[in-house]
Amino acid sequence: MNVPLSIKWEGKRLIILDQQKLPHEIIYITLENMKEVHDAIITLKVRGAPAIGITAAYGLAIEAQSYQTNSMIDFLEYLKRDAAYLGESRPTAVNLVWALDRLLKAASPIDSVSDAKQILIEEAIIIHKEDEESCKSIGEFALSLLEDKTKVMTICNAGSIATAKYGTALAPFHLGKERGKEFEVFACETRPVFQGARLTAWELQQSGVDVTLITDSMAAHTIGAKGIEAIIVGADRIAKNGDTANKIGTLNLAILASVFGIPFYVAAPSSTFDLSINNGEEIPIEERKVEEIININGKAITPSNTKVFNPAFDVTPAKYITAIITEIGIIYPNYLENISTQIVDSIEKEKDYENK
Ligand SMILES: CSC[C@@H](O)[C@@H](O)C(=O)COP(=O)(O)O
Repeated sequence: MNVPLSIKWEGKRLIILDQQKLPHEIIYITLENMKEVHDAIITLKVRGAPAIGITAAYGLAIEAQSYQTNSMIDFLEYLKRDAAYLGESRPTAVNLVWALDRLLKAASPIDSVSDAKQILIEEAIIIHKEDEESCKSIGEFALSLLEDKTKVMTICNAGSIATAKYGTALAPFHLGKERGKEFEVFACETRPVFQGARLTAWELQQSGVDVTLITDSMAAHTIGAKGIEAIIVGADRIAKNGDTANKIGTLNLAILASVFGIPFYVAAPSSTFDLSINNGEEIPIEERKVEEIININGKAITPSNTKVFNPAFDVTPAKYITAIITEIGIIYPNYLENISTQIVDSIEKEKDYENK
């Protein structure tokens, strides 16, 4: 796979690929502290649920190195405060608070501040490594569902640059390419900020995957005209019952898949499941700045004073989802029961293993 990594931990430095500069420039920037990490997440220099979680984890670990205290009580107090600050940078992707919580849990039982500082860095590195393994595994499971030469539609960028490596929804295309499986991918441009046009088109081209760009409004026509056989998307938060938040426009595709009678797959690691919420109504939907809609390349495209609604995500009801592809395996309906057994079981097994 020829796609540059989006997050690198080099020595003690956090380096990210500035996704706002893609596809024309491949520029890496160093994030020195928590405020720079917070800014990079809000401004979408780093984006995609797993990548946000990994970056925030490093951001918290870096910030903790500067705490001037020998008291673990104070240390944990500062850590919670800073985790809350990073955690509010983007509200929908649950991987963000999931990663920050893992760091809090890792530091809590430690007795000395210097050990806790070290543990935080180590935990961030583990989260980063685990995501790469999870994505590879998601890719393998997804490949088992997609025959050679399948025509697949996707939206946003749930690719390598949105994760540690490989991606979720795009993982089968990268892995498939390495194994001689050819897919024809149709990428929706993903208004308003064009993750499909700027990022997915570029990322799949890097891997030599056959990718065709369409505007979001062309999806229905294209499914019929080009004979799309499946849709695969990523996720930002999956509720206990399988309702799934992902990039705005995903719900349109799910409804289209149902009308056209083609499978609609969600690909996501277990860190994207929020088992504390019962259904999609409880998922907070981020609303972003109006400028994302009224401007293109910094130039206004609307009459002045145009009223704008800019939700960044929508929620696809579980009934439209054919299967959820995770690193643990493929989850099929009935989701309420199957998510609990498959995801909870694997989390419990992991805990048992860690405690041994
Ligand atoms: C593997 S990334 C999964 C999702 O985070 C992705 O599909 C998505 O919706 C990203 O939205 P973004 O606003 O670009 O962060």
